[in-house]
Amino acid sequence: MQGFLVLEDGTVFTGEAFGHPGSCHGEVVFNTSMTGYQEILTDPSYCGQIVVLTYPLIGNYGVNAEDLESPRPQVAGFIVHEACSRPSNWRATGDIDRYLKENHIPALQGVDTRALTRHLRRHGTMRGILAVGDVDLDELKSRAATEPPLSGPRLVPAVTNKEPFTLAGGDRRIVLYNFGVKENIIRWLRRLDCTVTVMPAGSRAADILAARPHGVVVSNGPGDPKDVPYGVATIRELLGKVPLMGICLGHQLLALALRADTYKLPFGHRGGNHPVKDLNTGRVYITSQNHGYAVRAESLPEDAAVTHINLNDGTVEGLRHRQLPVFSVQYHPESSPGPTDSEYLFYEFIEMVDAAREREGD
Ligand SMILES: NC(=O)CC[C@H](N)C(=O)O
Repeated sequence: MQGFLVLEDGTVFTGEAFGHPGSCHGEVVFNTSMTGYQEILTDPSYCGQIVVLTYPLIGNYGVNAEDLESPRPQVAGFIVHEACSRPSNWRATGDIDRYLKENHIPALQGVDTRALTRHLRRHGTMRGILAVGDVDLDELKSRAATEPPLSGPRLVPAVTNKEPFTLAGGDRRIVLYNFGVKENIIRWLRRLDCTVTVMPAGSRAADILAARPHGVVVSNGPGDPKDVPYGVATIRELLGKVPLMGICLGHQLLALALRADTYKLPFGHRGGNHPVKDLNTGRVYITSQNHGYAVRAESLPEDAAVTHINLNDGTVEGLRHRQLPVFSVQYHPESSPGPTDSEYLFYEFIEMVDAAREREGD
């Protein structure tokens, strides 16, 4: 069955439908990772987005029950050049077509993903409608331009947990402040002897402090950080009371809590090979990234230092508070998918937490 991606500027890309035979609406973004499609599909930060993968063959190692960053695919829609129908891998328990069907995710293959990516790079990410079968393209074009996407303020509530829960791990007590966390962040914390209490995005500072955490990790998540003012207010209240680490959306929320500003990038950073420079050591790390917003360097207050920058476009990739045990990164130390160069940041967080515990004689 034929399928179409209709962008809000009226451009149409044609392909063959696979996955769920339905339509969807979302912000169309591209990711240049060469592997890790299942982690990308299940990353809650993609909630409300139609994800285009630039790597030409997707699904060749199938799907399994382990490479999940949340229990189900979170993307609104999925676009690839070729979806492999006969995967081969000892871990595979199924194929991508069936996986997307079971999870009601519409997808297209046979799309000129190179032309589509170049279009988004030139004109910026934009909204689009993915539709299959016998469609009226003129009607879709006007809908793509006018119909509002899933509204930003509804994204985080769609992916956070409703009630707090605790996962045993060890003697350090860490609160994971959850805006749509990738599982591998929690796996890392538990591996480093942390008992992790996962608290909903709507939690207040008093709720979080009542768990008597030794440290708080503010998670990644979907949408515009300015659509989560309650998270910013909570983080502002936590500053100075507990060591904090922010990852991606968590980094942006932390910057807003410090009264800095964020803005939308033209086409975002999504991939597994973004070069990031540590300004302290001069060392360059190859990082895993997935974000469409960034922190405005000039807006940072005196007591926040930029620690990392992106070497492709010079944007802020990391922050540290000059007095408080607080730091954050715009990229993904948990990788999944992508390079693992930045895992050391979890160890730095643990050191920061342990130093604070020692100071307080805990
Ligand atoms: N992975 C994330 O946490 C993404 C953060 C935010 N939604 C952005 O696109 O910039």
